[in-house]
Amino acid sequence: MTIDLRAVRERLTSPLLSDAIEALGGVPRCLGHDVAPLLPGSVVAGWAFPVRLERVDERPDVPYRGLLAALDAVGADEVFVVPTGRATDVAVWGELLSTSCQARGAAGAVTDGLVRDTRQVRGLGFPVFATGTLPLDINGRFEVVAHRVPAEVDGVGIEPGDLIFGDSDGVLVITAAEADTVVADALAKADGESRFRAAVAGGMLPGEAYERFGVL
Ligand SMILES: O=C([O-])CC(=O)C(=O)O
Ligand SMILES: [Mg+2]
Repeated sequence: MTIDLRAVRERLTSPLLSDAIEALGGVPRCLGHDVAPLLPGSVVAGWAFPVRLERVDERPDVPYRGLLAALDAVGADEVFVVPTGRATDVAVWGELLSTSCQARGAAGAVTDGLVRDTRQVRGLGFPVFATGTLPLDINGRFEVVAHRVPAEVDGVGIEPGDLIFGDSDGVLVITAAEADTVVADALAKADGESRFRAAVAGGMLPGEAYERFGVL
């Protein structure tokens, strides 16, 4: 099966995916609960494009070199992942980065750190997930030293090409190997939940609906 990301964005939620992973005997791999969408209600779904950051304590002679190389390289349906080790002294994302990614068809950006230009980013409708905001620029604080490389965010290992799914309930990382099955099962659970929802809204007792449709 090839994953239809549009269907994933429209029909799935992080709880549906989490339940599908657990039903398969897996352990959902979730970023910290405070990694949240800048624009409430936005959804990110796409293939992980993690970068690696290194701390610097002064402005380099050539600013933004690795960051610009990563922005040039990101592709359609990729999710730009910025692991900061929970840095709270710098914004690692903003409006121009969002515009660059959006123009290249990227699916969104996810970081355990902070972002800026929030009003403009919200206006773009580009899904950005972060833990907070700060006006301070990345230049002179972090350098991007590699892109499309394995990363770790909040103890969750992320390989390039893993499926990243985030919504207002949280951000999940699903390995490329398990993504097909998990998405298919989550879509099936979405159908079951629709039947449960319609039945109880129409007056069926929840106990009977659970017996019939087997989901909650
Ligand atoms: O310059 C940065 O690192 C972030 C920023 O302000 C933007 O993307 O507009
Ligand atoms: Mg800016």
